[in-house]
Amino acid sequence: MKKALTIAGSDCTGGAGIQADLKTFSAHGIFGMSVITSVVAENTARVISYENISSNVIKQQVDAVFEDIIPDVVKIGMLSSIETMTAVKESLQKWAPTLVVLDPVMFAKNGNSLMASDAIDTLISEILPLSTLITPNISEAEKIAEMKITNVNDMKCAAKKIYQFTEVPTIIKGGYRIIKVTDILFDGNNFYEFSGENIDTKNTHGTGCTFSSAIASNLAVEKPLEDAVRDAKNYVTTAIKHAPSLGKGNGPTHHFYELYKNRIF
Ligand SMILES: Nc1ncnc2c1ncn2[C@@H]1O[C@H](COP(=O)(O)OP(=O)(O)OP(=O)(O)O)[C@@H](O)[C@H]1O
Ligand SMILES: Cc1ncc(CO)c(N)n1
Repeated sequence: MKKALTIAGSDCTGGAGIQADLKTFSAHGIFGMSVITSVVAENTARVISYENISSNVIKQQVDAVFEDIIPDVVKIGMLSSIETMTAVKESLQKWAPTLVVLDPVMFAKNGNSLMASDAIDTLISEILPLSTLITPNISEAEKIAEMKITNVNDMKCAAKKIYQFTEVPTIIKGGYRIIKVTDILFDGNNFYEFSGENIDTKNTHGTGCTFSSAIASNLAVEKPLEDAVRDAKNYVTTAIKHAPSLGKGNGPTHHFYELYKNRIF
């Protein structure tokens, strides 16, 4: 059985963060493990507060995982402070995982901030270069590439710009934003466009976490990058389409639709 580790924040309502990551790994038949960076009191409508786990405990969690069960892939989500990023950087340098999918989480779907504004430079200089794939949404890509994105050409330009200073393939998620559901991957040589069905729904809490964990799961079973992204895109589209409609805001998706679609409850 392949193994995946998520290093991310905890969403107590279960739709995003480590909870979404672990559900996604499980739905792909991957053994999931988690290092919690921050405990977030959040729901589908708002972020109430969050508290970061200390650098020591983050590093010890990573040590505990790697000295015992070496993951085939690492997925990184919420890193909210410079201290957290430094701890994760040191852990990555110590254990040198071969596959690292980085979702540079800055905001929740409802717009609440999950990353301190002074941490962006550290994210760019210390964490991005240690990744094998970066998965920003439009607003995250705008901040990292320092440019405005209003169309697919801008997405391509930003993905290339991020590649130029990191040498890391980047997929920019169009999401529900200006470009609807077109995601653009630049792998250093070519652009790949992934378009999916545009689902008219507010149930998109944790779609970014789900998408990046699905890519990580597919990379863990050695799918080539383009196939890993295409299959992840299909997975997240299905999860959004069959969302259980929970909560008062942007509800969570259905991570296990394919597994349970024929089951009569
Ligand atoms: N309404 C939708 N219909 C179909 N696909 C969608 C929709 N919204 C998002 N997606 C897809 O979900 C994936 C995740 O993109 P999204 O832009 O939502 O990430 P995100 O903003 O990082 O999410 P979050 O921060 O809530 O975890 C992308 O492949 C995107 O195209
Ligand atoms: C813990 C956590 N990570 C990531 C996101 C982004 O979806 C969220 N809402 N919560």
